[in-house]
Amino acid sequence: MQKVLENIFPLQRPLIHCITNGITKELVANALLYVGAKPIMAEDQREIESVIQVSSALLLNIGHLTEQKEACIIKAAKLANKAQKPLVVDAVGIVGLSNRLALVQRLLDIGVTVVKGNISEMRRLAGLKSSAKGVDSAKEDQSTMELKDLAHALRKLAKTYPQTVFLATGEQDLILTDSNCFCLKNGVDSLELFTGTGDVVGALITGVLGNGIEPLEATIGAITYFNVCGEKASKVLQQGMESFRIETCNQLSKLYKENWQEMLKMEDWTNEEVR
Ligand SMILES: Nc1ncnc2c1ncn2[C@@H]1O[C@H](COP(=O)(O)OP(=O)(O)O)[C@@H](O)[C@H]1O
Ligand SMILES: Cc1ncsc1CCOP(=O)(O)O
Ligand SMILES: [Mg+2]
Repeated sequence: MQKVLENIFPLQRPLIHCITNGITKELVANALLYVGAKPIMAEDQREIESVIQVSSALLLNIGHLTEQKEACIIKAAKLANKAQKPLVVDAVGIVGLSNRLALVQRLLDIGVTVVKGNISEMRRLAGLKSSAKGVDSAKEDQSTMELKDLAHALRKLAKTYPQTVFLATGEQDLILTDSNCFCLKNGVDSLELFTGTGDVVGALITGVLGNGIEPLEATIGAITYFNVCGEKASKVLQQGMESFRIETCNQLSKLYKENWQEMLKMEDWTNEEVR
């Protein structure tokens, strides 16, 4: 797997169409630029068809919704499938909001290349209880036992949607397809402590997909690259969280010059027994 990750970054300027939330939009756009992609944030119904035609991949992040935006997201998903463009869905905030859960389920039925969320969000998608509130994960959802339950439940979902990769992020990240399950262990706790880290991961996955990399490798490569950026940035933590955020972003534009893929910490849980 390390060999595959070796040359993923920098990207070769794929145009990435982002329909995302206003809270982290600027961070997402810059993160894509830092790794060699070209973001375009466009969500007006009149223009999305033209943008999808010229883009390499589409990110749908449901962090901030209106009825109009939801209609645009559904239209964009259908158009991306018709144009055979990779499509990433970030299931932000589905734990306590049934309208958002229903939207992600509808998008899965339309066709999604990678669906992601934090562990609490992905528990909700998989039909498991979650005690999270808002858009952050609950610690209680992240024990090894709970992770194994989530892996089992997402594996079932992956069999229903064999063309989709499922990613649950947290202290440990789970990546599920209909035939594989991987547990990734890179990153640092502070990556939970500034807004937009999950959104950036979704954008990086979309950028790598837009560069023509297969979905499983794109998902593993993007989240590992981002998490190693966080590991490198932890050297400035004593200066405060804003310095950590800035340094994490600095690393996005520099890390590809190093052998970052050698830092990959990944376990194959494909044949793990589930309780
Ligand atoms: N405690 C942690 N230790 C290491 N990495 C973490 C931790 N929490 C989150 N991450 C990493 O930070 C990124 C965002 O994950 P998460 O915080 O779960 O998403 P969200 O921001 O959507 O809630 C992911 O790359 C994840 O691997
Ligand atoms: C705070 C907030 N509220 C709606 S979207 C958003 C940003 C969430 O970003 P992430 O999921 O990457 O933490
Ligand atoms: Mg998130």
